[in-house]
Amino acid sequence: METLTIRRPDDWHLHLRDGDMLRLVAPQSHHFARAIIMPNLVPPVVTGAQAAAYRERVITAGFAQPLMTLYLTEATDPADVVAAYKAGVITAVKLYPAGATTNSASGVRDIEAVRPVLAAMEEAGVPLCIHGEVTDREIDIFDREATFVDRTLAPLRNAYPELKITSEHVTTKEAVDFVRENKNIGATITVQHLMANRNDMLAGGMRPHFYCLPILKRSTHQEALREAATSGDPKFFLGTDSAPHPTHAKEATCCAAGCFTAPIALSCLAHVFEEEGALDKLEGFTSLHGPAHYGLEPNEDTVTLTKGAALDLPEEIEAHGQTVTLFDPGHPLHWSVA
Ligand SMILES: NC(=O)N[C@@H](CC(=O)O)C(=O)O
Ligand SMILES: [Zn+2]
Ligand SMILES: [Zn+2]
Repeated sequence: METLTIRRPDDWHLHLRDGDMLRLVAPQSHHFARAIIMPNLVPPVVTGAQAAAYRERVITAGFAQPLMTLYLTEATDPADVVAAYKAGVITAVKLYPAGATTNSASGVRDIEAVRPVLAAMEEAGVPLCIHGEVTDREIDIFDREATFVDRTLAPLRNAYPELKITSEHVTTKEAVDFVRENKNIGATITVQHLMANRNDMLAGGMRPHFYCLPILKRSTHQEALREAATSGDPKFFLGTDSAPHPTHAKEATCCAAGCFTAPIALSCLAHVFEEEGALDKLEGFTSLHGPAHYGLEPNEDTVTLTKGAALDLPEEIEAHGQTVTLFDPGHPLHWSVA
C-alpha cells in the first residue's frame, strides 16, 4: 500500500460562515491545524472586537486554531487594524473589491479611500489578502483577474513595496507570473482550480457546484496553476477557499459562488500531485510554504495519506438544519487521510 506522511497541513483561505452553517462546517476542516478564516460574514467582520468574538464562536464550533482576518472597508480605522494585529487577534486584513464576490458589498470601491490603512499596515507588517478581480460590468468575467493584476495589483505593489500581500485563489497564468516576478507577494491556490477548468463546469450541462469566483478558466490556466503548485516554489501554497452555501442556494436560478471542498481537499491534492508526478512537492504546498509566507513555524505533527480503493463519499452533508453539497471532481479519488 502506498502511503505518504507529511507535516500537518494548514488552510490559508477558508470560509466557515456563522451560526448553524459554522457548526456544520467547522469540524469538516479537521485535517488542517490552522486556517485563515475569511471575514465575509453578513454583516462583515470589520473591527478587532468583532474578530475576537468571531474567533470564540469558531473555536466553540470545533475549529481550534483559527487565524482571523478583518474585512477592509472604506471606513476601516488604521489604528484598530494595527492594534488588533499587535494584540494577536488578527493575522491579516482582507481586501474585497466591492461587488466582486459573495458578501463583498461592503468592500472597497475606491482604493484611494484605504490608502491610510494600507500605509499603516505596511509600516506595522500586517499582511494584506486580496480577492483580485475588477468589478467593471464591461470587463468580461473571464478577464477580471488579469485586468486586476494590471490595473490594481501592480500599482499597489509599487506604492507599498514592503506590504506583504497574499494574492488569493489565483486562477490565471497572468496572476501566477505576477506573483513569481514580484517581491513580498505569495498566492493561494484552491483545490477546484487545480482539479477543474471551465469545461468541467459548462460542457454537456451547467454544473453549479463548480461555480465559484474567480470563475474557473480555460485549461491552459489550469495547467499554469498545476505547474506553480507542484513546482516547489514557496510563493504558492494551499488556500482551499472552501466556501459552503446551502445546497438550495447552489442549485438555483441564480447560483451562489463557492465550492465546498474542505473534507476532501487533501484527497484531491494528492490526486493532482500524483498525476503531475510531484507527490514529493505536496508537503511544501500544503504545510511549509504558507507558514513561511506568514512568518510562522510549520506544524509539529504529521498526517499520513494512504492510497487505496475509490473513496465512498457522501453527496451531501447535513447537520444543524443545514445541507451542503460536497465538491465532486467527477472522477474517483483514491487517497485518504489515515
Ligand atoms: N470563492 C467563492 O466563490 N466564494 C467565496 C468568496 C470568495 O472567496 O471570493 C464565498 O464566500 O462564498
Ligand atoms: Zn475571493
Ligand atoms: Zn474565499
